[in-house]
Amino acid sequence: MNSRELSLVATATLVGAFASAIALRFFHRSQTHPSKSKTNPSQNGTVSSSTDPFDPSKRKEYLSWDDYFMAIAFLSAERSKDPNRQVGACLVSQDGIILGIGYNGFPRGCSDDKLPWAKKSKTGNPLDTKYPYVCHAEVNAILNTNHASAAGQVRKHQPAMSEIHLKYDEH
Ligand SMILES: Nc1ccn([C@H]2C[C@H](O)[C@@H](COP(=O)(O)O)O2)c(=O)n1
Repeated sequence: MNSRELSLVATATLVGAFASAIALRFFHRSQTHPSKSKTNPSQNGTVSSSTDPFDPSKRKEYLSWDDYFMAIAFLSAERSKDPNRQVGACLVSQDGIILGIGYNGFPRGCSDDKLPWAKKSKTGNPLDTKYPYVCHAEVNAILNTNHASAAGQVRKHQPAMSEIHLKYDEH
């Protein structure tokens, strides 16, 4: 195993551990505070709490910003059609505004069913693999941004990505 493969395995392990930590945290919270995290079946996605209606203090068990953005990235990864690796990305400005989200997949307009998802080609032709076609989750997050809001942010904080962004701007 070369150093690139080693670092990929290490990254995948870290991401897996982080996902498990978030899942465990949600699970633990719903076990320890069953009355505070009831999903109301009549309102999809809403959570109701039974607290003292006269208590003026704010709720304490709310999600941190990091967990919130990471959870959005993990949810986005679930949309990926890649059978080997599902990656999600959530692009956030320095002041905590979501600029774009994405997952690894073929470019818009290219059929998920017609292009290959293989990692290796039986004939040795790289065009029979996914690699020439698939867009990384981070790139899709940039391509999915609202350009007006992303313009300054991407250039300022992600020099490597800004090149891609600028190229995309030109088209
Ligand atoms: N930063 C990254 C790295 C990889 N991806 C995607 C691109 C492919 O769909 C997949 C890698 O496939 P593998 O070689 O592990 O079979 O992960 C990405 O979106 N962002």
